[in-house]
Amino acid sequence: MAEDKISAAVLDRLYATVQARKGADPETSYTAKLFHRGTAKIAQKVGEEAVETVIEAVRGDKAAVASESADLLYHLMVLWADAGLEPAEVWEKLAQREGTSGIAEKKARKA
Ligand SMILES: N=c1c2ncn([C@@H]3O[C@H](COP(=O)(O)OP(=O)(O)OP(=O)(O)O)[C@@H](O)[C@H]3O)c2ncn1[C@@H]1O[C@H](COP(=O)(O)O)[C@@H](O)[C@H]1O
Repeated sequence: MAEDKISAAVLDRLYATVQARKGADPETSYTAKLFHRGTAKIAQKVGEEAVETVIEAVRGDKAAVASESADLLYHLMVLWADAGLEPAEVWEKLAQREGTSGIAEKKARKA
């Protein structure tokens, strides 16, 4: 689907930008500032943005959910880059799960 391709392209471009900010000036780049502050700070930001996203979902504010989700995805990309994880490795996990029901997968884990 064309829409899927556009979405994936945005994330891949964002990841490339995030990677390119490694070693940039923390005074002029927020991403570089996060890398400079380290893994624990990056992880904390991902947690904060996740909480803000779920709060807006419970409030039922769709526009705010979109905005907080964008913040969450950006910070998750920074976490992946900090961990040395390429988006393709995550896309591969999702692709492997295609067609497997979450219910069936959980049952198989318990067996
Ligand atoms: N997508 C984003 C993006 N989403 C959110 N943010 C920033 O994330 C920050 C979140 O705000 P908060 O108030 O939660 O954070 P804070 O108060 O600064 O941090 P703490 O006090 O919590 O430590 C804001 O400064 C936002 O501008 C982003 N910053 C950058 N990007 C992308 O990254 C690219 C590179 O940005 P720079 O690294 O700044 O050049 C940009 O062109 C964008 O494409």
